Amino acid sequence: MDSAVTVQDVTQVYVTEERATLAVQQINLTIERGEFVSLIGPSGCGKTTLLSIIAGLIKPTVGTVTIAGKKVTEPSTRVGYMLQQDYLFPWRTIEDNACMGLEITGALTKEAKQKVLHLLEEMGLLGFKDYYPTQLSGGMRQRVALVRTLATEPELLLLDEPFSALDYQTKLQLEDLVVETLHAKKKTALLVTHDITEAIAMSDRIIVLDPNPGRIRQTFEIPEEIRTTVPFAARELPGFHALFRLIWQEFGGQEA
Ligand SMILES: Nc1ncnc2c1ncn2[C@@H]1O[C@H](COP(=O)(O)OP(=O)(O)OP(=O)(O)O)[C@@H](O)[C@H]1O
Repeated sequence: MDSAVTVQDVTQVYVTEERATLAVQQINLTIERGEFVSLIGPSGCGKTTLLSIIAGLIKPTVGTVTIAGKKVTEPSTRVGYMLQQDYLFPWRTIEDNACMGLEITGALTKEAKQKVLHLLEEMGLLGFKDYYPTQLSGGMRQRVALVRTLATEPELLLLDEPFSALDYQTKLQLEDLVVETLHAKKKTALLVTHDITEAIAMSDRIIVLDPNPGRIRQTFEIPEEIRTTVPFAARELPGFHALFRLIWQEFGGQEA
């Protein structure tokens, strides 16, 4: 069976009138179906560039991306996005916001709407379906964004710092919910985050990028004990701290 995602020899050069920037160079990576991979690295190392290329929003200068064996040439519903901002429309109800993706792609059937209501129920939001975004907390709004993303049944979820605007407690709760939901639905995910603990707690594998130009520096496989524990509880495991120290040192941090 094909891997969920294959990034082959991808290089991206941005050319402006002033300069050419080599954003990422010779990136090769494979993500298996159902795998949860995190990309971490310092600011400017090309994380967003790589996500945009995988999503088909940017055509790479060199190289190819395939999703489930099919070459990516443009954005498609095979890829779902969850971003730092929820981008809910304030004038639409929660239910109507959750149906947005289906509406845009012309797939909002009666059956699809039922699925959205079911997803809202799973996320504890059914009672809020007739509310408007301003009446919900930041965490609830991100849960609506997750429903909107899952509703179109993407094969791959790209999560670009989806928790970074939330307070710490909400962030921890949402990490658990996202991991449990994606595991249950056997979804493949690629998370970009600046938070090493979040990456360890949520992922099966972490890819560390170097900047200038963005290149893969190292890959860390997450031990099974951590992988099979929900993020909040995983933080309590002794192996978690050892791995954190190892990755922290990779970033040039001091030994704790
Ligand atoms: N549209 C663009 N035009 C020109 N240069 C760009 C463009 N987008 C990104 N870059 C440059 O490419 C490099 C990688 O940027 P990118 O945003 O992908 O990094 P990042 O790791 O996501 O950064 P951050 O963690 O700060 O979000 C940087 O040097 C950036 O200035």
